[in-house]
Order: sequence, then structure tokens, then C-alpha cells
Amino acid sequence: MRVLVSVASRHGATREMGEVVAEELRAAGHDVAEVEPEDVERVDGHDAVVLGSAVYVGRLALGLRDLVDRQGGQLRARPVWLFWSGPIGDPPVPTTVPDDVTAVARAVDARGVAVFPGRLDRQGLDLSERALVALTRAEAGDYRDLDAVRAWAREVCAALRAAGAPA
Ligand SMILES: Cc1cc2nc3c(=O)[nH]c(=O)nc-3n(C[C@H](O)[C@H](O)[C@H](O)COP(=O)(O)O)c2cc1C
Repeated sequence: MRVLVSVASRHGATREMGEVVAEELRAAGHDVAEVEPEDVERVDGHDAVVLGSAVYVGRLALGLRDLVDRQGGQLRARPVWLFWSGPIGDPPVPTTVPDDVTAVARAVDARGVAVFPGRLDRQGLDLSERALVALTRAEAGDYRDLDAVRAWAREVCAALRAAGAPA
């Protein structure tokens, strides 16, 4: 199957999760295109799609939301999975699901939605981001569990297989 993996990531943590997902899909025999949301012109050349985004101040990244606005109909017409990264700390907070996630999942009729703890590296932030982060009690660090991302990607592969899709 031709699978599009499109991930919005300002600071790279979520992009690396997308790379793990792409690796697993390739290992399962799929033909995977990794394309930034801003660069996705059409999705009708793909049989299935995995969307990913970090959450910033309670919202999914603009690039991902724009992609869904532009291509909602095409996305709904094929199987789509969505993951987001955001919660920071041990245990990870916040524990709430941003409204955007619910809205995007509904807009694309997502087959599955997953949240993974993220990474917060203060050094990589610009001044306005530092100010925003300072307003929260977020403890900087890398809380990602790439094995959990890999396991989820395998679930996506299994769902594609169960749907009878040729790899
Ligand atoms: C300015 C800013 C605001 C953030 N706001 C949230 C938030 O509201 N909710 C959340 O769960 N994570 C929030 N985060 C955490 C990031 O989404 C998380 O660390 C993510 O893994 C970063 O991904 P990236 O490296 O792909 O940008 C915020 C991070 C930054 C820098």
C-alpha cells in the first residue's frame, strides 16, 4: 500500500516519532512517503495516511490543521490514523485531550488516535515559546517512549493487513 506519513513538528520530537512510524510501515512492506503537512498537495495518490502533530498551547500545529481543512474530503475517503505528542513530565501532564484533536479526528474519520508523551528542550525554544512554557509548570525533558510509538505503528500495520490491503 502507498502510505502517507505527514507530521507537524516545530522542534523535531514529533518528527522523530513519525520516522519510527514510517520505519515500521516500511518493514511491513508498505511504500511510505514522508511529507511535511505544508507540502502535501493531494492525498489521493495514497491508500492510507498517518497524521501526527505536536500540541502547542492546547492546539495542534497550524500546518496539520490546514492540511485537514484543505484535504478533509480526500482524507475521509481513506483510512487515516492520528497521533499527537504533548504531555510532559512523570506522570505526563496535561491529561486532557485538546479540542483540536477531537475535531481533527472527527473531520478525517480517524481509525485510531494515539497520544504520546513529548519532549521539551528549553534551549531550542524562541523567546515567545519560553515565555509560554514559563507560564506552565512543565518540567523540561525527553519523555518520549519510542517503543510505544513503534507498538502503535504495528497496530496500524495490523489494521491495514486485516483490511485485506496488499502491502
Ligand atoms: C510553546 C509550547 C507550548 C506547549 N503547549 C503544550 C500544551 O498545551 N499541551 C501539551 O500537551 N504539550 C504542550 N507543549 C509540549 C510539546 O507539544 C511537546 O513537548 C512536543 O513533544 C514537542 O514536539 P516538537 O519537538 O515536535 O515540537 C508545548 C511546547 C511548547 C514549546
